[in-house]
Amino acid sequence: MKQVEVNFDGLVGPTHNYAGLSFGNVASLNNANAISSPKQAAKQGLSKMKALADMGLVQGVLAPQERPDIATLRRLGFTGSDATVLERAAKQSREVFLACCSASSMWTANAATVSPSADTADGRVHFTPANLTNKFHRSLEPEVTGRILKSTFADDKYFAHHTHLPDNEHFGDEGAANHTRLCSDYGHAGLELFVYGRHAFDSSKPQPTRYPARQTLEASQAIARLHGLDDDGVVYIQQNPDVIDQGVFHNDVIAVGNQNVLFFHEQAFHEKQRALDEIRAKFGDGDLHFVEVKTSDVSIQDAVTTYLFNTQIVTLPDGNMTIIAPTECRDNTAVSTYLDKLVTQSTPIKSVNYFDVKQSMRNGGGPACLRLRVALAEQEVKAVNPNTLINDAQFARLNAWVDKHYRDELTEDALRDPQLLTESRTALDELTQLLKLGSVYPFQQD
Ligand SMILES: N=C(N)NCCC[C@H](NC(=O)CCC(=O)O)C(=O)O
Repeated sequence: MKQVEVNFDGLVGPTHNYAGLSFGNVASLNNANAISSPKQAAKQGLSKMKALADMGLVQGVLAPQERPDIATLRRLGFTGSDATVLERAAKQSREVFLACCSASSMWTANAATVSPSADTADGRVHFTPANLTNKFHRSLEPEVTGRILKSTFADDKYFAHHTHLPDNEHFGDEGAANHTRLCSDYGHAGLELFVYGRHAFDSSKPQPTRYPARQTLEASQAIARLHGLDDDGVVYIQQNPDVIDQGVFHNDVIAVGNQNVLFFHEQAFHEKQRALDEIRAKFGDGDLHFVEVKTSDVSIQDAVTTYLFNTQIVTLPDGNMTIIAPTECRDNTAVSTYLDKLVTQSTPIKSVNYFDVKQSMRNGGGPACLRLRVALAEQEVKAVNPNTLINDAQFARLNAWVDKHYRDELTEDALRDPQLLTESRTALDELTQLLKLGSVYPFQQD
């Protein structure tokens, strides 16, 4: 096996629900209070994982977080038995309660930023969990994310783990959702693109006015330092503040890269030409494809509702690239017309595969949000916890585990049910055994 890029998808947790928690994320707000199906959501995610494994790709899975998050509710002053803590929080502070029930760790593009060994000074794969400071419900994730990553990538000969950045908006970090890597081959030193929404320490620079910019330049620079990246291997690009104000809350809602292809909307970047020139200069001599989508072909609104750019571009074993798109792209005339044309042009992208991930889409998470990319050399793949890699047997086990533990439907009322807490912990306890993760959850450490 040569160097590969492994997608680690987030397994949807048993409390998946729609709580309208993400201001600036249009789908999350529009679907607030809709009835969710955790079982369907988890199965849609697993089907995508299985399909990519069946395409000949190495596919991994990352465990979800413990929710409801009783430890955080206690930290916020709710007391009593676990059931009483839940009941008091739901009664006294609905918003806090809902935030502590979110299954948002399913979007593992936001779990961490990852730099492959070919790019880093010490030749190890580097991981920094994202602090996700901009949204309270997401800011609860980094500590356990760090533990899950350490259990998945345990061997410190190959893997280096950093603590998440200081929990402050100045260092707001959303992980790989604002990070793309271009390279001629996964094993060669690549060019890491860090896209940020605002400058934390310079208010004279442009920033959105309606919706928040979640990622700062200063956070991106800190990650590049921590990972030991060379200045010649990094490009910082400001996201166009106007598109953030139209619902593009992460760069991966408007741009995605894979190997020598950068697929982006013409309005994605502030000072676009400067950014593209720097990318071209630093990429070097190799064949580089800028696939730029014009507003006349696909509007920002269509990009946001269909998640055309929240697609995964993956390289198949035959060397061709395919796009993993949500069915919303197929159902939108402008977008499907664009994609039908794209695969006939002279770029490495030769096909599109559509997947139903609607349960996730309704909270603003497309196929690319659901995965964390980790480019690995052969010996690094061997060092990954093998139980977290998807094959037929592990897929069947995980599906059966979902069938056994997950509810078909969840409403806000059901989230208050202490029985759901017991069910979730039972499920997660079994999952840590299935994936051999050890005790990563707070309830396992009491
Ligand atoms: N683009 C990427 N990479 N990730 C998508 C994350 C969606 C997530 N939605 C939520 O957290 C909604 C939860 C709710 O409303 O119930 C978010 O806004 O952070």
